[in-house]
Amino acid sequence: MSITVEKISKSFGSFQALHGVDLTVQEGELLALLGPSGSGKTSLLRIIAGLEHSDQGSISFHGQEQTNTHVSARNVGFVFQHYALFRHMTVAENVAYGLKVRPKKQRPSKNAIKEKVDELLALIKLEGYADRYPAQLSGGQRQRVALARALAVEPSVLLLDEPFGALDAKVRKELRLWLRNLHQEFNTTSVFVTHDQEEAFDVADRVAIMNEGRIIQLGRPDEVYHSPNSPFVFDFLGRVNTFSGPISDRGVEHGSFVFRDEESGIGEGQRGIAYVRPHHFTVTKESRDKSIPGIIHRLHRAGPLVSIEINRLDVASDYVQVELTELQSKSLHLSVGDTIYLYPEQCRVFSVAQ
Ligand SMILES: Nc1ncnc2c1ncn2[C@@H]1O[C@H](COP(=O)(O)OP(=O)(O)OP(=O)(O)O)[C@@H](O)[C@H]1O
Repeated sequence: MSITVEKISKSFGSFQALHGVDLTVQEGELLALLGPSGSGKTSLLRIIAGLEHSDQGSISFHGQEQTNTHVSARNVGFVFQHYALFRHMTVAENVAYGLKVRPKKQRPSKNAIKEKVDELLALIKLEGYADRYPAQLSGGQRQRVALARALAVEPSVLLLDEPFGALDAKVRKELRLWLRNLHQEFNTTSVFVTHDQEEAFDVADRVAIMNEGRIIQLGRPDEVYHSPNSPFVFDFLGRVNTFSGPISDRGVEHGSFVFRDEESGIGEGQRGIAYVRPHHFTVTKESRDKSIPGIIHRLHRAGPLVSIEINRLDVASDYVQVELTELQSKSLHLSVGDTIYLYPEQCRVFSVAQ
């Protein structure tokens, strides 16, 4: 079931939370809404669900207008950050709930419900937990039950709002992988809200990056990561060095170096900002033509990457952050105080208003 969001706007009092948002989620797709706090992710999800009304625009599922359809008639499954399991019901009763409350004519038989519950508990790897109560489960287990409960009614659309937000980092990682596998099994069109970039990129087929009530970029995780369309997306998706200056010779002039981006299309006379990720520099100990000279100020070796802070020699009090793999760093025998030369292998230039 595809989802089409057209020109959705929403204000809370005088504050406009969504500005004419357009979005299509393909049938069977898992799409992440990713953005900083307050960017409008939850508002958009709630409007898709029918839990909130938009001021303008429309929502359709598979071409069928849903804008004025009540939440209970949209056949939507939800999972929220704070496990909304019924505390007085066992795991099995929680999972069965949506089927049991159906009108008699549409309600499956007792046996069919039991079969469905068993099948879902096997899928979430909690077969032995049917008779436990939510208080007797870990946070990760409760979220798995919440997901099974949402899937039990075979929803047309599954909406997840920071479903792993309250869990610790290790459990979050496990559940991500597990959600991805579950999605492959069920193929329910799903929209997933998160402010965690790694989570969105790990799980989603496509990612919509939101800021201030608008979708700024939409694409596959690799497209969005490798070709950010704006300074906002560049900044939001991880650490980056920025260098601002006048444009000359199709690049940003900063210190002794011109940061070039053949695709930028911005011309002489303008000002620009060059964006370079820390791992997009090559580092040498021998001086090379057209490079940035610097002195290593700090080396941080925890983890698979070595993080290096370099004071530039050609621009006073300017520093650059570089990341190398442990192997690269070892083969260069780097230490604090060494003079090194940097060359940006990849760089994006955006114009700035003068
Ligand atoms: N019921 C409400 N009343 C007033 N303002 C609201 C209401 N719901 C949301 N907002 C405002 O709308 C903006 C968008 O909120 P929303 O919850 O959609 O953002 P979000 O991207 O999901 O943020 P977070 O990641 O923090 O959950 C915020 O500035 C928020 O304060």
